[in-house]
Amino acid sequence: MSRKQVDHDYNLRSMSNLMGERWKKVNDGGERSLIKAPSNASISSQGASAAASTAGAPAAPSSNTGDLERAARKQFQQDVTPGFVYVLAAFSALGGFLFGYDTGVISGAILLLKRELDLSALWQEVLISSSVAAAALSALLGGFLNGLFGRRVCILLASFFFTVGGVVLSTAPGKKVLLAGRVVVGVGLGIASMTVPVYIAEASPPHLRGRLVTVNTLFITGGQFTASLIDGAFSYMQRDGWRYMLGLSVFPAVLQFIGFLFLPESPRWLIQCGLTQKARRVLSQIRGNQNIDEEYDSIKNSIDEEESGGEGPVIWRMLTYPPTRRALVVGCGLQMFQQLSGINTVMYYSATILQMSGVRDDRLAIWLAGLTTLTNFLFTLLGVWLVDRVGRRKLTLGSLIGTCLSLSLLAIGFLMSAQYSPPVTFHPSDPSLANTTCSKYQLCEPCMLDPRCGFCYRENGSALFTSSCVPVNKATTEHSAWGRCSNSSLMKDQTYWAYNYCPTSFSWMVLLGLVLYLAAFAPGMGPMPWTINSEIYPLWARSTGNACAAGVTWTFNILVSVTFLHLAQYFTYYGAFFLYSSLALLGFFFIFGCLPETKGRRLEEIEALFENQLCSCGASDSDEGRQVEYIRVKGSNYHLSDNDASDVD
Ligand SMILES: O[C@H]1[C@H](O)[C@@H](O)[C@H](O)[C@@H](O)[C@H]1O
Repeated sequence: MSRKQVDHDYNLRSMSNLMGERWKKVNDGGERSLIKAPSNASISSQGASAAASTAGAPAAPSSNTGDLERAARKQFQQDVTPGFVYVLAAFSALGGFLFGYDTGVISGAILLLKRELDLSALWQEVLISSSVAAAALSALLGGFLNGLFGRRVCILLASFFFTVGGVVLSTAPGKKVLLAGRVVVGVGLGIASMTVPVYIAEASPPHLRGRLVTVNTLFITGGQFTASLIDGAFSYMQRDGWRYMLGLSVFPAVLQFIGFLFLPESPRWLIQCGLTQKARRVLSQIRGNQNIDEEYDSIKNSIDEEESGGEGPVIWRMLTYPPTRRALVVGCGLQMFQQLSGINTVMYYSATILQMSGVRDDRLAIWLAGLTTLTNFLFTLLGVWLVDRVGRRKLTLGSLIGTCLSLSLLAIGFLMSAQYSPPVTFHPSDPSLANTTCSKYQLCEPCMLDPRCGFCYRENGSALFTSSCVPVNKATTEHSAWGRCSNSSLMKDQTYWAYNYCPTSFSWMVLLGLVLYLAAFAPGMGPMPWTINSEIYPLWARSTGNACAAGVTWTFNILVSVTFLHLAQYFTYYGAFFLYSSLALLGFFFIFGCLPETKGRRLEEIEALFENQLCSCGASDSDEGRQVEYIRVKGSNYHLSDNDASDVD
């Protein structure tokens, strides 16, 4: 039996099953639709009365219908969504929290670490990027582990790595042990990042799936926000503050580990392994009082079909079977464009951007950078609210347009700042200057782009004077190597030291760009790549597909963050942001052409969306303008169809 035919039969079968639950008798003796069917098409009140009249029932007044529909929908959703699913999603999303925390906290910890352990620039870079590199590799390995041991064991494994990593980091006697701890945490990051969205998607009912998987990204951004608060709080503790910063992640990790000792395996994975009785038990547990036969059969059917699928490693089968190949291209493309839109650069450099806009105190800038992570978190919350309302496609496309425009605004802000860069007016005569490049610069812009130099100036009102370009102190970027800006006591009398930024009157534009960027990116491009990847692959390819997508995220994450400073140095800040903006635009066209809408569909149905040519999705998948019509199923009631009102056996 072909896949399409199975789907078709399944739809007819499920229609009659659903009828009993979704159509209720009303007092007037007729029958009316009380619940919107889980199709993407929505029932208009006109449609509902059309259906009612087909059944020979008089249509009720529309306000009444609305109330009844609302009440019944609420009741229905309460029936199908036991609280257990939320508990399960929350414990899983602790993996997201740890992802956000562990990637975010290092930026604050490294400031203390470099002083206390006297770290060279190379060691700092190694400590920062080792986790991300380990995550890229372990995400790929996670696909294999997921297929072999299941989602639950993988999440337990990830929380175990997070715990061990946290303990090692907080007790590390030196930089080598620190490096080992960062690698262990990275392994946990990779496994969690690919497993958690899959596990949540497989356990959620279709009408909540988008929202619950998006909660995982909400936890990621929540973890980043918490990390910035912890960084701010412990930055005052000059000795050993970093131990607390890096070690506190142990608590959520242990909590997740304990929780997952009691949480069940994904029913889909259990069925795939032939553990059918157990799978039925888990399905009943997560679906509450709903009849699970239909869902069970649908999963079983798709697995039986897949088993006759072909030979060879999964990745090979994915690449040689057009629908999964297309899904893989879309999934990895989404993750790649998420990172190429520069989110982690913006997050990482938000303190600098804030300094440009006039916040000169370092500590205050660190705290205010917390506002960036808070904005990211709050707008991800908006994404959670929107995802099952507007759908993944519209949310992603809308978000990309906003991302692209705000990146351009950021770039224009940087461009204007560069155009009106303050000149160097004072050339101090220190013999050591002869050995540096700093004395060559005539403007602040090239001076600040050179990592060895900084801009020392006096300000009176909005006027700058006696400004010089001098070498930075090698031990701390907070002061110059010598001269007026070399220590705080000398820097009175409105003398300021600007490292990595220039004082500018266009900072408001940059600040506005930053806020708009986060508001646009966070609800769509932040969470949607994860959410969409968790649902676009058929079961046999799901672990591998998500492993590849997570591997792509981590790889591009490291690529973008490592290249940013060089990009800025060679192409300036505005060049870098124009580049990100163009890449986001490219991402828009890619997604417009290739991403179908998956909202509200069963995981087993989604594969069919990739049967069309890649890059024709924009034309074919839109539900708008689709007619909602009704068919009669013999011996049953009425349901949505793309067909006209006819009887079907
Ligand atoms: O979806 C997440 C989220 O948006 C984070 O803020 C970002 O740091 C991650 O790289 C990304 O994968």
